Amino acid sequence: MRIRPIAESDLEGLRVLARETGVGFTSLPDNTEFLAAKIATAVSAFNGETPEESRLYFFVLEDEVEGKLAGCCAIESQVGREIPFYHYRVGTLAHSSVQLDLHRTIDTLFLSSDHTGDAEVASLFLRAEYRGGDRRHERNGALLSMMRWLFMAEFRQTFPDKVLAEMRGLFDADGRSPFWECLGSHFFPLDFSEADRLTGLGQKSFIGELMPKFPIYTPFLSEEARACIGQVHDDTRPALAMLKKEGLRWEGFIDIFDGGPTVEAYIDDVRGVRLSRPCRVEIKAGELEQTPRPRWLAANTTMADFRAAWVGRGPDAEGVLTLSEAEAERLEVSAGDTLRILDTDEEA
Ligand SMILES: NC(=[NH2+])NCCC[C@H](N)C(=O)O
Repeated sequence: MRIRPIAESDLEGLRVLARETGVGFTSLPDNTEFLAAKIATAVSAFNGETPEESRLYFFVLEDEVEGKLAGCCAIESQVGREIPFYHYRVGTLAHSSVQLDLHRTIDTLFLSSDHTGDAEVASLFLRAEYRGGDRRHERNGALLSMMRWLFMAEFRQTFPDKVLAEMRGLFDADGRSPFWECLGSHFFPLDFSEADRLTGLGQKSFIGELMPKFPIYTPFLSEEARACIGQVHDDTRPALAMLKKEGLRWEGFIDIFDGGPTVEAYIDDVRGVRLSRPCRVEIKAGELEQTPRPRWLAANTTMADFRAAWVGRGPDAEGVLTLSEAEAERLEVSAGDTLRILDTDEEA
């Protein structure tokens, strides 16, 4: 299993992923032209042909044995540069009357574009058959999530100060979003999936045009809608846990459609960015010792030919990492090259 930049030839594979993601997974609508355009955008980003502030780095997880795509993930270098990027910020308003000696605090949703210019980690999806399971499938989700910190550490100067991740919100058994039903649906004459699909396609000017401009007092929302604020979809729990372990936190920002939380951090504070480090590659023929479960994450240091994968062991005291021939081939490195490596078990 290895990570590489998406390529023109991945369109069919990406369509398979898009069909499997399901409701509320905004960034991968099942639309061939859109996916083809997304691939083209990503290819020019990796080739350095687009300005640093508007790059979409889209990665795929490749099953080298079966030649299939097992999953994907992405990094957006800066959100909200071309089209506004919206959240609700959950804030508190204090209402107080000295005369009556009454003091109330009321949660309020403020429309915000505070995250303009921040980087975003997004689009993490892993096909069901690659979750959990045997060694080949072990820790694929962690590989997809954490390789992004190695990439950001390696190309740190092309990213801003902060990074965020928008998590999929709560839906009921029929795939309906109580938050949307109670709020967005009054302003947009569309059902959730249609509104979500349009924003995923990048057609989001209707948000700015139709969204309520005034703060919303949460006691006016239904109980079901309030219960969605800052809560995630069950499938999103593992992804959220991994981001929290890296130091991303919920600072009160939620999705304007489904109420799902946005977590964020300063990039330099993210565990994987701080702890990853370069080491020199040596290659040895034959069987090498391996950690019993994937622990060391490695990435090469090129942008256009970026590769990341688990490796069987860490570097020695001199900072030299010995790879098997298969590992070196997987990461497309030769003896004497530099790899960036992260011990995913190291305490922050
Ligand atoms: N689940 C959604 N599609 N929400 C609407 C898009 C929100 C996103 N933060 C943006 O402004 O682009």
